[in-house]
Amino acid sequence: MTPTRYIQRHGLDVAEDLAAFVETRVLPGTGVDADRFWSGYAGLLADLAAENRALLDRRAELQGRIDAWHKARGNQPWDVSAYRAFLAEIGYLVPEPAPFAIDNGRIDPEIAQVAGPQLVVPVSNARFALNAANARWGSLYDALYGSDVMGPPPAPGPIDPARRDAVVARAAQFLDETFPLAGGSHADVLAYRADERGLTATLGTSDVALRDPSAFVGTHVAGKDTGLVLRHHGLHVELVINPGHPIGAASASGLRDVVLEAALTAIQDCEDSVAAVDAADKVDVYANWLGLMTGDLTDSFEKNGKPMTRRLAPDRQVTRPDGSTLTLPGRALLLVRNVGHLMTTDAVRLDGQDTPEGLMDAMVTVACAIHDLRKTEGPRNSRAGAIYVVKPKMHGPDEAAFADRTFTRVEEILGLPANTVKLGLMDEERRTSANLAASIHAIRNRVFFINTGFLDRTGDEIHTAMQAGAFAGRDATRRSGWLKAYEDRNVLIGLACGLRGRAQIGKGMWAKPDALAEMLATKIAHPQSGANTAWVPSPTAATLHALHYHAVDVAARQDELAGQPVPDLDALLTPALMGDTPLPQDQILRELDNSAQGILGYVVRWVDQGVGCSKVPDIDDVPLMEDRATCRISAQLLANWLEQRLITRDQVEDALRRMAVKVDEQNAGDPAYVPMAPGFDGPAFEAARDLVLTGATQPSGYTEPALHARRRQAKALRRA
Ligand SMILES: CC(=O)SCCNC(=O)CCNC(=O)[C@H](O)C(C)(C)COP(=O)(O)OP(=O)(O)OC[C@H]1O[C@@H](n2cnc3c(N)ncnc32)[C@H](O)[C@@H]1OP(=O)(O)O
Ligand SMILES: O=CC(=O)O
Ligand SMILES: [Mg+2]
Repeated sequence: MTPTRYIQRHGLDVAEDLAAFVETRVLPGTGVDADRFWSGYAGLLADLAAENRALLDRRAELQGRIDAWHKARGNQPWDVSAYRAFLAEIGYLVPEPAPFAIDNGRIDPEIAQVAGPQLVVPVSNARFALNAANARWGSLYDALYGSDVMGPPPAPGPIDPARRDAVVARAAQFLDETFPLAGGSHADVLAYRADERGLTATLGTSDVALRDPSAFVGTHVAGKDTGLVLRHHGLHVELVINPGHPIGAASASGLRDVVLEAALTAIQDCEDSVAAVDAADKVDVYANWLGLMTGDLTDSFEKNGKPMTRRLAPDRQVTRPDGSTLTLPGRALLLVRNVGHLMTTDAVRLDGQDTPEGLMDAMVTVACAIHDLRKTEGPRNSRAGAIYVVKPKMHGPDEAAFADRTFTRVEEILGLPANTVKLGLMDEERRTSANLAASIHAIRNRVFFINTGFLDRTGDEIHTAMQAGAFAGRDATRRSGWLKAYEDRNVLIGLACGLRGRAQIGKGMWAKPDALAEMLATKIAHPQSGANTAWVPSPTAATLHALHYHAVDVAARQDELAGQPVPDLDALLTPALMGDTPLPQDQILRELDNSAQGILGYVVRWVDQGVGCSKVPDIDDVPLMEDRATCRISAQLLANWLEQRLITRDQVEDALRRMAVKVDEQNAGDPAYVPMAPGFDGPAFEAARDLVLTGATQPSGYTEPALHARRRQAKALRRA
């Protein structure tokens, strides 16, 4: 790793790359000069860095007391009342605030009004980041044809006519369900016609209108395509007519595609899906976010043997039946996920000490977004003039209040009106879930979402109860009562705090990126639960998940749920322990191998190649999305089993070595890959060992400290 060179700015030691990036690329055009930026940043650190540290100390103190409580109780039966009383006594549980409604100012409709998918993407990957922004619109034909929804994914090569016909029939079924004709089926339409009276379909010898004629919005012409734009539940759908196109030619109506408004919002992630460990990495991450905010980001690459350049998609101009023009956004509304309060960075140092990375993210990502707010021409990201920051891994209301104060300061420094920055609260640590209303209250003037990040939440579940006993395995932990209580409480508390019509109540990630038939069958549960958004890992998944928001009227569902009693804390606070029915030994060993494989498969790309999110096969060869949160779960489960003597250190070491051989085999086709076997002594393998063997004592069971240290080591080794 190149040693960081620093320059002085208002008492701060700032990495040269970062200073140059901020001063030459971020600030010009924002109305903020370098003096103001760095002096403000220095003041922010002087006032808030110690407070940040104190919040982390408080986490450690509470965890220490919880560990001691469990140890002192030994084998006594689980007593949730005693546990609750103890948590209240130590200040882990705080009093509920009096009833209140959030007041978050101007919010874009993609968040406040329309329910739809939320795509997440590592912002470090420009090709993916641009693709995510453009995933606002997705081809239903492509999503059905290319995924496993219509059977095993197709082999590359010419179109299979039988599969094509099945796709066309499935899309027609969606149209019949969503935009029924006054008579007949979309499958039998011979021609569609749009004029000043609306949309008509010809079936046989008669013309029929839509059953709800007001669903027709207008016409969008692009090249040889004529798009007939419809709207349902606030989401647009375009019937793309082009009889000259090979697919259009195969259908009497010339329908060549059904394009769905899909990723209404996309989170550009600086956190768990990226590997950014030093100033150079952080600048790369910030540069892509800056390009998305200026609108200039491009990426050139080769795809299917052809060079291509990807850039942000333009808006869509739709001509209404009365001749007026409607502009529909071409891109997802972009949100940026900052890192949490835990890590420090050496990119900015104060008094010889590293400083909180979250404070750097706050300053730099918000400064980048000023470019969007100041645009006078071209497409804007936020038409409401807001900047959307997702804040992860906060533990309870004090930490949320700290984030609120941080962004107030950032707004003052950068000359932004108060509460320009909106905050997305990841409900993914147990202290936040257990004090959710108070946490929302702490950011009530800027909260734009609450989201159940159930992956981190599962990791924190295990870590918090590390000394309570052995957890009942991965699936059992997910199936148990705490998870349902957590998910239900999140929706009902969100509704009680007035999020309906003002903010998102979001659900978590679909973590099997290739199992989209299963996603289509099951993820409808998210809108049915009253959530107006849920996470998807890819544009294809976004397009398919969009179908769920046509099938479910989320606003009506929220009306039904509002006022229902919130499940009480007992279920939330009862950990999924094995108790008197231990898992059979063969299952324990299988879970050990599975977790070891997942950790190694993820970590080896993180540490050796700097890839923060990967598709890694599990022990049954099902590809899973692995990021730092899923890695946290695997590491915490094994750490818990080690701590509770269900498995031994030798068994862990043995599993890691055997699975490293398997992971090496899985990556054999990657020329950049460095095998872990037979030495088992490289930084990637050591990172996996660290994660498991020190998992019980890592702060909140987070993976960041071990991963960052080993990635920095790998970079230094490469340089040496
Ligand atoms: C717990 C949490 O915090 S969850 C949030 C963090 N997780 C994420 O952000 C998941 C994001 N998803 C991803 O990173 C990827 O989809 C992975 C790693 C899961 C799979 O990646 P790959 O194996 O490369 O995907 P695959 O080969 O199937 O598809 C690649 C294509 O899909 C696109 N793609 C895949 N994921 C995304 C995405 N999230 N956004 C935009 N485009 C994407 C790529 O651009 C590429 O298309 P292109 O060739 O036209 O550029
Ligand atoms: O960030 C999301 C999660 O599930 O963790
Ligand atoms: Mg998370």
